[in-house]
Amino acid sequence: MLIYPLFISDIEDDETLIPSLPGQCRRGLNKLVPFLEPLVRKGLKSVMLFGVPLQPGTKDALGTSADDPKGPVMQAIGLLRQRFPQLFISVDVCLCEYTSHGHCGILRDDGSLNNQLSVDRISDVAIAYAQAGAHCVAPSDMNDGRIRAIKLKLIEEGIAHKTLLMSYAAKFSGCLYGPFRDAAMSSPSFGDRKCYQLPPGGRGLARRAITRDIGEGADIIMVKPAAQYLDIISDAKELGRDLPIAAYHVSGEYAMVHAGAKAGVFDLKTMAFEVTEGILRAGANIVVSYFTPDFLDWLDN
Ligand SMILES: NCc1[nH]cc(CCC(=O)O)c1CC(=O)O
Ligand SMILES: [Zn+2]
Ligand SMILES: [Zn+2]
Repeated sequence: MLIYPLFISDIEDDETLIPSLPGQCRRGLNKLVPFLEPLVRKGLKSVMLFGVPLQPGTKDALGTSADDPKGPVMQAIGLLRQRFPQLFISVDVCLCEYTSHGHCGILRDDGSLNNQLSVDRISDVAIAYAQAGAHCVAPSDMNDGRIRAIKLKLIEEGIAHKTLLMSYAAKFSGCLYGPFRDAAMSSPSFGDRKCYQLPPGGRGLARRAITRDIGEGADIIMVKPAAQYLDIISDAKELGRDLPIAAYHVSGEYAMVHAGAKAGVFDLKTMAFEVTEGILRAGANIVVSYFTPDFLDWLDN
């Protein structure tokens, strides 16, 4: 039930700790297998890949490098499929890591998202990941209509039967993605994501987005962040009664647990269990969590 997020950079020997995301690293392809080997041995079943282009000149207005066959994510999919045949590989699909402006799509001249161009591009990227061997593609961009576009292309390419489509359906804007953006170098260069992510008070909007994405062909519905949105997880469970529900315990939530423990407010492990159990109790079947390696140890004991 746990998915472990991994940041993969385009510097092969990279292994850089991310200060705002305690204990988590950005890694190049050469460091990936040695890092994962012991975790897979301990029972790691599933990962979620995020690409981090660091080489100069790899970002542009269209996010061209997102599906570069020589890029870190495309390469990592092949490598992990080959080295860990039992590992379930999901891949985050978005453009913000690859665009020069850091937004989750292609922009018009006025700086707003061009929905049609963005959806065309993002669905092409999703298909490239699926064809490279990803078991699951997870669009996190929030452009309207991308679930339908990806599903139709998967069907057209004849790979819909072997590719899960996990929608970040209810993704709220807020201040909990900061450490992730440090890790992925994906902060927008101007403005914010409030025009395409949901406002924290928007329960009705979240329910509509969930219903819409189920209708467009999502196989898994995700709610993100998790612990402040337990009502939304429970809504997703009700609206998507026949679908697995995922919740992303995001970077800022993880960092908060670490900060609280460090300040002596509570014990790290006890809180990691308490918050994750809360997320499961609300109705999640799947939790994307930076605590996954810790749980592999803790649950063993
Ligand atoms: N669209 C990119 C993306 N995919 C997952 C996360 C956040 C994950 C986390 O904070 O751990 C983000 C950041 C964002 O939307 O700015
Ligand atoms: Zn994005
Ligand atoms: Zn994303």
